[in-house]
Amino acid sequence: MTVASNLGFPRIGHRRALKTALEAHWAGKSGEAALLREAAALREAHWRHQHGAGLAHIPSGEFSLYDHVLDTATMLGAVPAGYGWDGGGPVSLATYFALARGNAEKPALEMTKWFDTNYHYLVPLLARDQRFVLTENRPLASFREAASSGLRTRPVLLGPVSFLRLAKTTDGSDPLDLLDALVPVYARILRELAEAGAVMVQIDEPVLALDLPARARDAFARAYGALAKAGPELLLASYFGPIGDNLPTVLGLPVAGLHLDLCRGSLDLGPVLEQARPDLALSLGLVNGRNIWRADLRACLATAQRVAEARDARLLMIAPSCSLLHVPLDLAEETGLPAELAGNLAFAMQKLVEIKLIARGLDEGEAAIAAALDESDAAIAARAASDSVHNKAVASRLAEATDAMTRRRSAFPVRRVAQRSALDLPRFPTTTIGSFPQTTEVRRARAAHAKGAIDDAAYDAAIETWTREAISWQEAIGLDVLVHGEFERNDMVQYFGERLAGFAFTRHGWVQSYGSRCVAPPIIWADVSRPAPMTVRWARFAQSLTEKPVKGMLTGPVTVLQWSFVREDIPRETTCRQIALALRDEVADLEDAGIRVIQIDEPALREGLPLRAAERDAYLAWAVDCFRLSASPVRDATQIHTHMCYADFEDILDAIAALDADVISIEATRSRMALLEAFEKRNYPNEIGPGVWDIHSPRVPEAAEMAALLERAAARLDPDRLWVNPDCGLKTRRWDEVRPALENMVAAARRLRAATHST
Ligand SMILES: Nc1nc2c(c(=O)[nH]1)N[C@@H](CNc1ccc(C(=O)N[C@@H](CCC(=O)N[C@@H](CCC(=O)N[C@@H](CCC(=O)O)C(=O)O)C(=O)O)C(=O)O)cc1)CN2
Ligand code: MET
Ligand SMILES: [Zn+2]
Repeated sequence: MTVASNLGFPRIGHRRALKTALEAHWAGKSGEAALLREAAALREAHWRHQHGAGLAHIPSGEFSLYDHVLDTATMLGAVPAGYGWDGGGPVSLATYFALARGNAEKPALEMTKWFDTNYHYLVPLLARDQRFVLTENRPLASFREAASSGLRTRPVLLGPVSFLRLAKTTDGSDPLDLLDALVPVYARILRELAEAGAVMVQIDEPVLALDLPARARDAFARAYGALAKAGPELLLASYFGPIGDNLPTVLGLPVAGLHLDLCRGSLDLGPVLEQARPDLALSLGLVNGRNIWRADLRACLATAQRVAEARDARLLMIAPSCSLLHVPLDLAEETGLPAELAGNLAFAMQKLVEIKLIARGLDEGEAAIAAALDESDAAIAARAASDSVHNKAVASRLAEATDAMTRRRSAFPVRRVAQRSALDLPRFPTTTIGSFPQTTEVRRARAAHAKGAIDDAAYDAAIETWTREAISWQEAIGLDVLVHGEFERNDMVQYFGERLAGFAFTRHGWVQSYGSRCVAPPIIWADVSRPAPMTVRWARFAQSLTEKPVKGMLTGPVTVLQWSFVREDIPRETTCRQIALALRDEVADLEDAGIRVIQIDEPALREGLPLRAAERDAYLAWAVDCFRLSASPVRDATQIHTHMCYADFEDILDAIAALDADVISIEATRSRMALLEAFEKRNYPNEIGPGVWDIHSPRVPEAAEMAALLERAAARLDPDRLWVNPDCGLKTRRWDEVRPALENMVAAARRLRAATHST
């Protein structure tokens, strides 16, 4: 029988139960036992759902209290000194959370994007002579836990090559040097799983979707040569893109099975059918784990049938393309979606049903699932023909967009002169990135407003109060370019999604971003346009309170695209251009409303970069073009800012320069300004605000620290082009951190002004 299977289930739980449990624990309101009980209850519920959906291979061990890469690191004893681990037994929960979130003595491990998703993992930090020990066989514990509930599961492990490729070493040496030390620990994990009765173990190696050096390919051969002997059958899973040129390596490995992402990596199927050993089991990732559209069941079944004809049909599995971590839990929770859209969607729970249907169709023939196939056909046909999806006005506006619309009126040096006289800023101007703390009070008001418990007038009055307080406080401490604080926004993308035509939004469509932090990505389902101004009301209000410039605050087109669920019937580029044109109108309206500085955030520009180098230039070309399309309608004297964070930017510096923003603020604190070397080398032409406060940590930096960072920056870059700001927005911080930190930041800027004088 064809195996209906899953690679990973969302962890956050119904209505973000895990978030609630974690945050209660961190706040000291519940102990470890309560947290662990809640986590176990979630796992059990998730296994039961999957069992109930008829899946034969149910994953275990992929659940995590914070992040699965951190789980792997702590399981392997890859715990740097100073976090309270004795080097022997299991890693305590306190140590685990200290690694994830930092504590009084130590900063958190670095956090970065999981491939091209909006999920963030903690980067394992390894010593050059790192020793690995099995602190606790986590997948085994999970496998047994499921077994005690009467459920047989398929354990999941992050593979050794991916683990090392995603890690960093303290001295910059290649983590792959540690492979031989690591493999024996993996072998033991697998042996113990086999002894406990695990038949097949899923071992994830998503780095196979990347360009790999020969050294990494050799590492696969070495590692899997040893691991294949450990006991259980190995299902090697790759996802997020084609395995492509890594296929010869993969097909030479002595593994029992191979999972293919047939949504993003469908190109692999032909070569695999031609070249794979006949006894290699194949897991067909047909149901998209990265998007929320319902599967085209007929097309999925046809692909499965094609494989079944070419291969031993007993060795086939039907699966999602990747773990379902990246989609919301349950469409049934959503009652407010447009009816014609809801029929086209599938969240994690619905995807399980699709997987089972495809497997059944393969085993029992089309007739057995005829009704489901008809329903799928009808939904797809209805969408293709829908008048709500296609908007002629949007199409013609896009067709008429010219190259000239992507250019400012004058070059930067000319604009700079105009902006200096218009804005009258001191040297080392100070500013913040946009948001101020989203306090419980702010969120409660929004929740009450959404429920109808308070009316528009009461909600607006509350936002006005917070904005007024924020403006007068910023004036009082002496910031130069102010922000309104973003109190009216739930999330920087969701907020715009809720105001643009072509978007739908969910009530409970949460997806984990990191730890307990979640996002509810809007769904772009139709052509995008802007029915009315989106931010002008609050920008105008804030500007009316002060003589100082208040920044208009927008999320850029690429970031809106990247952090939404996107259409698959038109290219991403086209959707991005539609968003860009809508934002262009917003930029023009802000300028008309008297806003002199407009920030267009693009923190996800780097995240959208294709995983394979060969596709990057094409992406960057349209991404830059879209930003410029949004940013360019304004006069020379109107200053355009952009902001980026959460990524390494070295490899896209040319594109960053090509944005031609007048000012860029960028995360730089953790790297101690190292990033600026790259800006210096490339002679980055415009103004820069390298962050001087790591806002991911509750620590309040001293003025002297920030001044020292600024001096480092001033040594690299023209001091006349430097701005002073935090690394990112302050929505996740508390006011009792923000107040002293920003006062210190202003003091740091003043010190630098006093110490240097204009040349
Ligand atoms: N989309 C997106 N991606 C991003 C970022 C980002 O800002 N946005 N930043 C980077 C890091 N990722 C982050 C992701 C999420 C959050 C974050 O703070 N998320 C919030 C939710 C944000 C939100 O939409 N909040 C809503 C809903 C708030 C809420 O939970 N309301 C309660 C009720 C509140 C109460 O009564 O107290 C409910 O509905 O149950 C609002 O403010 O309105 C959270 O998990 O806590 C921060 C950083 C990279 N990716
Ligand atoms: N303007 C946004 C903020 O301050 C930028 C955040 S980038 C993740 O929250
Ligand atoms: Zn940011």
